[in-house]
Amino acid sequence: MPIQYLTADAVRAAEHATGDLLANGTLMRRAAAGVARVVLGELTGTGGCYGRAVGLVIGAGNNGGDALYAGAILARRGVRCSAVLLAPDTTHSGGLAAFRGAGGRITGALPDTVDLVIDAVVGIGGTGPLRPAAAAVFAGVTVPIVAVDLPSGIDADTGVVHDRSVRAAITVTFGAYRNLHLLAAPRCGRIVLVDIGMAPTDTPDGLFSLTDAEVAARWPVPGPADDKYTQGVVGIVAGSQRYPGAAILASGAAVSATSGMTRFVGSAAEAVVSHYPEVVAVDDLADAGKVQAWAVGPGMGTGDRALDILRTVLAGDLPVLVDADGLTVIARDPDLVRGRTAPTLLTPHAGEFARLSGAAVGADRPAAVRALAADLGVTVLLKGRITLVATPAGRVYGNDAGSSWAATAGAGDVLTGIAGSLLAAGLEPEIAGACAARVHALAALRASGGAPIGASALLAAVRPVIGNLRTAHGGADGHITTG
Ligand SMILES: NC(=O)C1=CN([C@@H]2O[C@H](COP(=O)(O)OP(=O)(O)OC[C@H]3O[C@@H](n4cnc5c(N)ncnc54)[C@H](O)[C@@H]3O)[C@@H](O)[C@H]2O)[C@@H](O)CC1
Ligand SMILES: [K+]
Repeated sequence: MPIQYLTADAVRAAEHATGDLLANGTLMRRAAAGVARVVLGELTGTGGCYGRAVGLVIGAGNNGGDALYAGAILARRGVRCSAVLLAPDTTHSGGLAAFRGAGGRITGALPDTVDLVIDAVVGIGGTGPLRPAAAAVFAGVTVPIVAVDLPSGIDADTGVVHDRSVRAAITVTFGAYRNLHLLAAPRCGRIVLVDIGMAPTDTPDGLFSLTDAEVAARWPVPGPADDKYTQGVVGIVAGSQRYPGAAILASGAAVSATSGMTRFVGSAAEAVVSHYPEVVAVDDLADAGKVQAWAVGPGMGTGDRALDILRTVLAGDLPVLVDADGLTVIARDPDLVRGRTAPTLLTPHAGEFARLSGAAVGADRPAAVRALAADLGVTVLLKGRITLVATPAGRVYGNDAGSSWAATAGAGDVLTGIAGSLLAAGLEPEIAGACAARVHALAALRASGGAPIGASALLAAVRPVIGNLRTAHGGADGHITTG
């Protein structure tokens, strides 16, 4: 099952569906117990709990209530707890009484020496940045911050990180992940999901991410009856004689991603074959031979020839991926793809997205990518640190790259080759896009090892990453029976 991320409204609906558990405070007690468990684990791992000092920053709502009940548990374990109340008149009364009753102290500011700070300014009820008074409390905090539900100052639904916001070492959330846990993952630190006994309903048009196990399970591998054709032949249209780089990278990525056949069309045919002799490369589309999917666009130019190729390919009934220059051509004439019934995947970066949609992506990335996918009636993959893939029906798959090393020239060409070969193997465009983004991100991490990389290094890491994924998730290959 993909991991689902909920909007604040969906979280509230799921909480309300628990009835008594919400009304009688059971959910909050469970949430608090989860926060306390995580904090105790952190303190234990760094020298023990007794006598350690924890600061709590408490806002006006139930998020503060969670932390105060957690503070009461910590205080009973001998942790010295000090709480700063940002809204003393509206602090959660039950939580405050429990905190005081367990020996927790109320202070005007965080003590000079604390071992850990709990951020309970706001949870899913928060809007906008941290207020200046809250930001002042966090200024100068250098110890790890454990965020209750979410790092305050980050929008729960859009993941927008406001200027004044918390950067958490750990985020403890309850019952289900919220959108921001994917969309603003780099600010959440390690995310711990605590079971509080609420069951979110599945929303088909929600936000999801694929686990590594799912990516491994869906990755096309040849079966006993397969040959080079049955696994899907991808046709790459990219690059030019003068600029062969995109052609070589996209073709190489297609060769690396699946063991089906790769065809190439373009004036860089000779250069492609010199790097990858297994590619069947021709200059003209008319000579290309049969493919099961096309991946068109990187470095192909934006002139009449590109338009002709796109017209021909998009008029057919095969799956098509369009990237880079191909997107620039489509932006001039969106009817080339609008309403196309065969699987279609557009893979813009933010600039290409703006050209296609007529407006910048804006703060609400899921909404923007959903709107473009719905408008054109095709699947759209918006590149970025958090890649989002939206279907026309509004389902979105996200992938946090875990690093930004893939922000390098040519990395997009590699993604095109990977996703194109997955389309040729028959994966649905959103799954092809999400799986490709995941392997691409893992390849960047593996290639980098902490140092800058170019796209060639990323490409070289694609195969070992696929191998590791499959081995780690039960996809190891069989053996040869002898004798
Ligand atoms: N309802 C429940 O029983 C449960 C709620 N839970 C917790 O409750 C949270 C939601 O509680 P609430 O709905 O009370 O909302 P929050 O506690 O997230 O915050 C709402 C309050 O903060 C104020 N506020 C909004 N933005 C602000 C900002 N930028 N700076 C300062 N104050 C701001 C609002 O005026 C409001 O008073 C969840 O995130 C979760 O932590 C959990 O305990 C699970 C169970
Ligand atoms: K918080």
